[in-house]
Amino acid sequence: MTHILNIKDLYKNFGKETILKNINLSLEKNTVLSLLGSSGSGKTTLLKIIAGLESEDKGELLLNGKNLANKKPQQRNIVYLYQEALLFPHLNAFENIAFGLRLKKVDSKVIMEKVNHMLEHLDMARHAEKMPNQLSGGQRQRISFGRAMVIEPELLLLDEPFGALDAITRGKMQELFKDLAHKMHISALFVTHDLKEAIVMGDQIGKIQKGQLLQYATKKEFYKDEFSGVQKEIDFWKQINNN
Ligand SMILES: Nc1ncnc2c1ncn2[C@@H]1O[C@H](COP(=O)(O)OP(=O)(O)OP(=O)(O)O)[C@@H](O)[C@H]1O
Repeated sequence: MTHILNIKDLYKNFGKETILKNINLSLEKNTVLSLLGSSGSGKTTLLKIIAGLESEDKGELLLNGKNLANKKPQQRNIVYLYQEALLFPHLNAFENIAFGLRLKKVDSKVIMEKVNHMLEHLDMARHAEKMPNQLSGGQRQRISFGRAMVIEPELLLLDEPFGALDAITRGKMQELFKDLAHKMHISALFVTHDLKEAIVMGDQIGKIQKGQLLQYATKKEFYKDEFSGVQKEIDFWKQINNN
């Protein structure tokens, strides 16, 4: 089995507080792992450690079999995308998406094609010329999502990326992500508080609780765990149906 990401025996403390302990994780290629966990459980800390924005106290991280130790964030080919991700204020929507491709010195014709394609996907083509301060919050979020996806990173770390969107836009973004993840063979960790979103987005599901990570073998295993709340949800709808 080919793993894009392997984490072995990872620990992280902040002062006297143990945030993560004995974390082991394997993510197969072309797979999305949804990560659940209550507020403050360490989800963001784990993503930041993988991205190289925070350092681990102990443990090993391998991307495609290669050790990430001492690799700077920009050398990791990993993109970390969070809810309030900032766009470059002096670049319009098109150029914000194009930014990573320009850095990589991709041919300008190819950039044109890729960015226009992405803008279409995001339903943002007619806003391509707008500067970030002329876009709505949801539109900015879509552009930063496009900026992350267009460079086809080896691993995408998504930290509540659709959290601030209304239900309809959120649903559309979930579909778009699933579609692009499939087409572009994306591997991703997807942090969310939303049970349904975790189920829809993830090929697999994991949870962080008391500093430890549990990766469910199958989604069914997850549904069986009382933590998931799935049974409660089913009971709720059954009860409504019976009234
Ligand atoms: N730089 C820091 N210094 C000290 N403590 C920190 C730091 N960053 C995070 N923490 C603490 O680590 C714990 C985990 O935080 P983290 O942001 O990883 O949680 P989370 O699971 O992403 O939460 P949420 O769902 O609320 O976003 C929290 O108790 C937080 O206060």
